[in-house]
Amino acid sequence: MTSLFSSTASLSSHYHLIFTVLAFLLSALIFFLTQKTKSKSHNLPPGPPGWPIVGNLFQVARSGKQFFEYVKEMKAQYGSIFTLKMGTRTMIILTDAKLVHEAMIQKGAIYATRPPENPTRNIFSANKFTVNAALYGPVWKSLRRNMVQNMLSSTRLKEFKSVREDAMDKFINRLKVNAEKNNDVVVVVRDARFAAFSILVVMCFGLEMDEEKLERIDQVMKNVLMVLDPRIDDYLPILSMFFSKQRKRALEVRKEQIDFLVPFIEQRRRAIQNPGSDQTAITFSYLDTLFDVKVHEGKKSSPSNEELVSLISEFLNGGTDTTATAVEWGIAQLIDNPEVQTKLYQEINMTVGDKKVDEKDIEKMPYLQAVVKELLRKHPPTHFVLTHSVTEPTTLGGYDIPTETNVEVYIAGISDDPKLWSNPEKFDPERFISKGEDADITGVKGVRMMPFGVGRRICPGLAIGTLHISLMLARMVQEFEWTAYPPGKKIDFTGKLEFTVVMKESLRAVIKPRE
Ligand code: HEM
Repeated sequence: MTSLFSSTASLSSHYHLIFTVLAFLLSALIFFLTQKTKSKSHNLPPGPPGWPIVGNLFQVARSGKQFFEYVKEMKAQYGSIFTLKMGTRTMIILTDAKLVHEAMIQKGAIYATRPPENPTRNIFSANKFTVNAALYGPVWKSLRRNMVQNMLSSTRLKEFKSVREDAMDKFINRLKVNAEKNNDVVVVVRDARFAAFSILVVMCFGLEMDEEKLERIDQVMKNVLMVLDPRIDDYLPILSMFFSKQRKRALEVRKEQIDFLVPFIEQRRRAIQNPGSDQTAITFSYLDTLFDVKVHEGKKSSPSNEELVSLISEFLNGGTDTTATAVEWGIAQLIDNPEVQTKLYQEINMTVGDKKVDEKDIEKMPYLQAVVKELLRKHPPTHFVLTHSVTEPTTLGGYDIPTETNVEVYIAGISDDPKLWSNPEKFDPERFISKGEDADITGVKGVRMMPFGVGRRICPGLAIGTLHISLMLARMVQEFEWTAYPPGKKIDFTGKLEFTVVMKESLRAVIKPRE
């Protein structure tokens, strides 16, 4: 499921009616028209029987369940691999660690591409000129190599240490100010989101920005995510004639995104052409690596401004909601398990004493690392990897996997699998310390949990994402004691699909400064 950069999963409820009526009429018509040209049949994995043309769209939309809940139910019925026909798209869903290892690691190159996308998403990815959207091939290789080596390598990450420190101080201050205004209550995901975002903005543009500018950029990004929300015509392109208003809106938002971001790109360009001329400029940024990134032979020129907008937007989007979501679930668990919070606080105290937690301290805090790992196991921010597709027809588990089908990996169904984990429902960081359970998060040696995906398309932000989550949690627990709001309330751990799977009820918590 394209859950990170565009969640095709949620079919918003107000579409149900129009969808039901139109789909019914059209399906009958098209079914008869297409009988003669029916494509050769494949031995696809089993799945719930669906209607002609619309396939299982009805069942999913009318189940009243969120897509990830629906898939969980189907997993119980169909097991490790099954098919959902979503209109013209065929989704093959993998829910089993061994099959995922076979596909994404052993046959990694075959499963490393992306399926065709709808026109709106192609506009925002500058025609697949981003790491996440590019097909498996030279463009993807060049862009990914640039991001990983020139921006996210461990040496590069160290260069942005002061950016993180500054953002963490501001984050703690923001929590204090918001708590003062609201009777000691804070909305965790909101402030965590802003902190993650503000680090990534500085890394992208290489420019220090005030809160007002950050908020504006954030708003533009949110507008983008909104128009990328799934629509019925993604699955039934024949209905696209009913969505001209939405297409127009998408073009407006793209223009707004370009008009708003290009001036920052130009400012950075000027700053590196005239060193010392811009007081807000820092020494290095993602843009610097992109201005003259060497992309495959077919493309001679440097990326256009539109392409740069798409590339920096994916960097900002990829690491903002994912990180904030993890922090929200993490704090919820620390409130629900006060003994874990106390133990974490004790470890922080013993390791750093009166100083502020520094990122170097994280290596010396095994319990913090276990807490972070356990929260990524129990609450992977996205329940699916981005949609994969195969470069050539292949087979898996005895079934055909044709090209252009959507191959989805159900991350959450792996890390809560009782065959792989003891007591998977329990939030228990100790499992990684005294109880001898472990997991290679890259999946190379075997898949047991995969919050960042595995294989060739594994998230390039794995290290920085984990660092941000660890730093935020450590500073939050060092500065404050976290309890439920209203006091004594049992936390509701139901998830809700937005861009990531967030808490259905955004976590509000009471914070008390530590003595
Ligand atoms: C907790 C934080 C994060 C989580 C849980 C996360 C998760 C994921 C997942 C599940 C995928 C899909 C992998 C696949 O398609 O198989 C992905 C891909 C990606 N992520 Fe992240 N991510 C996080 C942070 C970041 C950050 C900080 C960045 C950038 C700075 C980033 C950039 C990307 C990109 C560019 C891709 C596409 C990779 C490709 O297609 O080759 N992510 N991420």
